[in-house]
Amino acid sequence: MQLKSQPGNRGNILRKRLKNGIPDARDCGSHWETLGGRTRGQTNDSPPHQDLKGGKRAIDLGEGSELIYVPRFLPQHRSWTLFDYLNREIPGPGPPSASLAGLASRLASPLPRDTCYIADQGLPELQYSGYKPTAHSWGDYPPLKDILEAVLEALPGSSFNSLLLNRYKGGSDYVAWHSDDEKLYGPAPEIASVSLGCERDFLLRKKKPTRAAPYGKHLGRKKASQLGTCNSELSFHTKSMALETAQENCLDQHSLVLKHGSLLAMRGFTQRDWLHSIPKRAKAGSIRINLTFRQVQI
Ligand SMILES: O=C(O)CCC(=O)C(=O)O
Ligand SMILES: [Fe+2]
Repeated sequence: MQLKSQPGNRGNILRKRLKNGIPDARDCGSHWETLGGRTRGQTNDSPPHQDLKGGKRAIDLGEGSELIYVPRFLPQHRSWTLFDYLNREIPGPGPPSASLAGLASRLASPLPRDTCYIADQGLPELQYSGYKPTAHSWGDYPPLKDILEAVLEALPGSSFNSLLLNRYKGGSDYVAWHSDDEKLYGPAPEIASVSLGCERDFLLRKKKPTRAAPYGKHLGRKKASQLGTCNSELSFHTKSMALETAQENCLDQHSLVLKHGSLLAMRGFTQRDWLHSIPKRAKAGSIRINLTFRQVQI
């Protein structure tokens, strides 16, 4: 199954619609909007998908990369209970209006969102975006162990021994283009991501093969940002680079709205061949908590 090709005038449309140099996800590539378990606004160039049992959808990105999306993974009530628990219990400054101590902690954080790392004991240390999070134990947050079990039940055959939690306090918190291709996850890691609270756009775009790295050996998160081809979390992306990068990547870009209580798994070569991001969204006014389950290789 292959993606259909994109119309040739996308670059011009994109140029017109660029606001402040930042492209809108909906101007480029395909956009899937799932509402109540049904796909709305699916374009001809959406990647092929297959509806599986239990409301699961398998989305084929081609060349061995695949997504599994379960819009109603957790019942609404359970999702809100978990959201409230995590929003209260996880460390970090919390909502922007919180305390002075919170503000200080926010200023000290190198990332444009709050994060919390939970892992089995004895795993190799995680380091990403120049940041080395301290690992908490599952026992510190017992409801997360229950969610891990539910994820494993929804994704038979998968295994996860760690969790990176992200709290987006509003529309200006984001995660920049990256792939979770750190060596400690192995060559074809599966990442399972549970979303709670405010809906946000999840963007995917195919990595470009480079002369230095022939097809199949692409730039990872660190190298891409060093070379300026990818938006680093800690540095600015100039307008011209944003325009150039958006046009070049228009051919293979998709977006998905991640619903409250949904589960998204990235599988196969998705981390090797694709980048993903949660861009800033002025209209995303409330908090979103995201749990990404990962398997650190031992
Ligand atoms: O918040 C999300 O949905 C994605 C987070 C992510 O990509 C990450 O933590 O690596
Ligand atoms: Fe990621």
